[in-house]
Amino acid sequence: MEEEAVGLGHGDEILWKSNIPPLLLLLIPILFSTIFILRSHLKKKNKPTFPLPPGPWKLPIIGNIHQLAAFSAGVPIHRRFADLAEQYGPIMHLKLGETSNVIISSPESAREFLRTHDQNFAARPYLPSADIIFYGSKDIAFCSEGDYWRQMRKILTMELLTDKRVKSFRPILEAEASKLMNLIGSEPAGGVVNLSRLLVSVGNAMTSRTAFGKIRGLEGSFLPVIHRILQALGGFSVGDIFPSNRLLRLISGTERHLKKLHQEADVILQGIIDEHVSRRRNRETEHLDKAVATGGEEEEDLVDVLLACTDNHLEVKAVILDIFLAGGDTSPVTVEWAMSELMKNPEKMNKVQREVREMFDKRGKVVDDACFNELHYLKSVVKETFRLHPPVPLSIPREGRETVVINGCQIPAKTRIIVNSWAIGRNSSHWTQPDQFIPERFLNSSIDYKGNDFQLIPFGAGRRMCPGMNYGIFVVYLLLANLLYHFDWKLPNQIKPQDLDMSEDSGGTVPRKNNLYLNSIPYHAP
Ligand code: HEM
Repeated sequence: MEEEAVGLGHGDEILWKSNIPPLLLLLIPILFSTIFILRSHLKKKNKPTFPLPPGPWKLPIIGNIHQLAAFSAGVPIHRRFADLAEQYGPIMHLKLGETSNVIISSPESAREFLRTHDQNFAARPYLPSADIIFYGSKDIAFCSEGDYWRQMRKILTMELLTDKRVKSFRPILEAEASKLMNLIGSEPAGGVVNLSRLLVSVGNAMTSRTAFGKIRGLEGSFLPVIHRILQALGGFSVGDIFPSNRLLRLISGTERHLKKLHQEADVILQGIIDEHVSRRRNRETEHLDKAVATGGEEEEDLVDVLLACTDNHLEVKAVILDIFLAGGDTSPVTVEWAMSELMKNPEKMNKVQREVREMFDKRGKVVDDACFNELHYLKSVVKETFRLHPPVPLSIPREGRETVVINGCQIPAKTRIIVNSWAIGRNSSHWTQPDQFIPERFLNSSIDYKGNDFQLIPFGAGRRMCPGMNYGIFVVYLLLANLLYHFDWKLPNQIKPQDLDMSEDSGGTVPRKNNLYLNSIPYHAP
């Protein structure tokens, strides 16, 4: 066979002169394509096909929505998922609108998804509602996995929420905790306080001060918007389960509502950034002199730190929204549940108060955070509260990048993965008397909530695990230790402990359905 290049044509084109007949030349690609198609067909035939995970029967278009809606009137969605998982298993498939979802309800399956296949499931699905609120998913919690997420998460973990930074916020957090104790202490002895409301407001004050520093007046403007955004993002909105159908979002009014909320938040956040930028400029001018005089560092808030990391104001605003939405009420809600369980179980209340009081009575009658680590029973109370009442019972959904087979089931690419940490915490194969509040179960156990023990994962696990854990947990200990040290608590109106209502609300973060009202009797006046 003889072939020769005969020269260069137009541009870089090379013309070949060949002795092979033209018909044969045409047949070669056809032959190759046929072999390729046959081979892939045979491969598919030989490859075992795996079913989707089991799940309830589905209706066209809406899938399983009717099973959730019809039976769940008044039942929080994590409980409804847990009921269905009893029937269909810990890896359960649900079609919600046009989205395919897998609900994880056991420690073993959580380990498979969040550890063995963590990389594959590290992405977040596209949620139109989060996209509108977070400047095109420019935040950390809802942006998909990739360079942007890696870079922003690094800023959060290496700059914003390090142990050192959390320590630097301690005076602010302690001051807010003291203010709360003084407020409760100013009630006449035995006065009834709405502890739920007070906890939410101290949580917001703590987040505002660590994020924005000394900017005042946000309680009246920003926090109500945050509250409305939380309500709009919690649960499964029509827009998010039919993400490709914009018409539905328009007709249902959800898009207009979310855009309005986004604009309200944006105006306030931009104002805060402008103020920080101008303060920074002034500080830089002043600093030249000050630095020489003091050689000291100035107190920075989270917006300062973010502005030093990026000039992109959209990114700063999206991350600040994350901090408020993901971190604002999770700690207060944990304390609210811990106090509720302790009120329901007076002997546990006595035990934990004894421990806390013995410790701080010796330490000048002040709650000193340096000893939190030595309060073993308090730590067990917090773990037991996370087990029974994880504040975020359904994790933020993840999305599979590639199709994988887990436990003999096929999990197609793009499936949304939702981990039900509430069901996992009450799994009867791992916990004895799973519905009872028994902090003692943690006293001689190494099980922790840090993402390695899959039977207790209130902060998630794997690459998308909560980066705010250190901050969140510090706030929980600080508030709980103060409440337990400074006051004795009684249920009002002669409610008996066993009759205390423990109904849960619904939403992304799940607090009590009804506020917790308690009588406070000072033990050691704050
Ligand atoms: C008791 C307190 C808290 C609890 C129980 C909690 C729980 C969670 C959970 C369950 C997730 C989802 C993890 C996953 O997808 O596997 C999460 C994510 C997240 N949390 Fe928290 N959180 C708390 C406090 C905080 C605080 C204080 C902040 C910030 C100051 C924060 C910021 C975030 C962010 C940014 C994400 C998204 C991480 C990512 O997608 O890479 N959280 N949190």
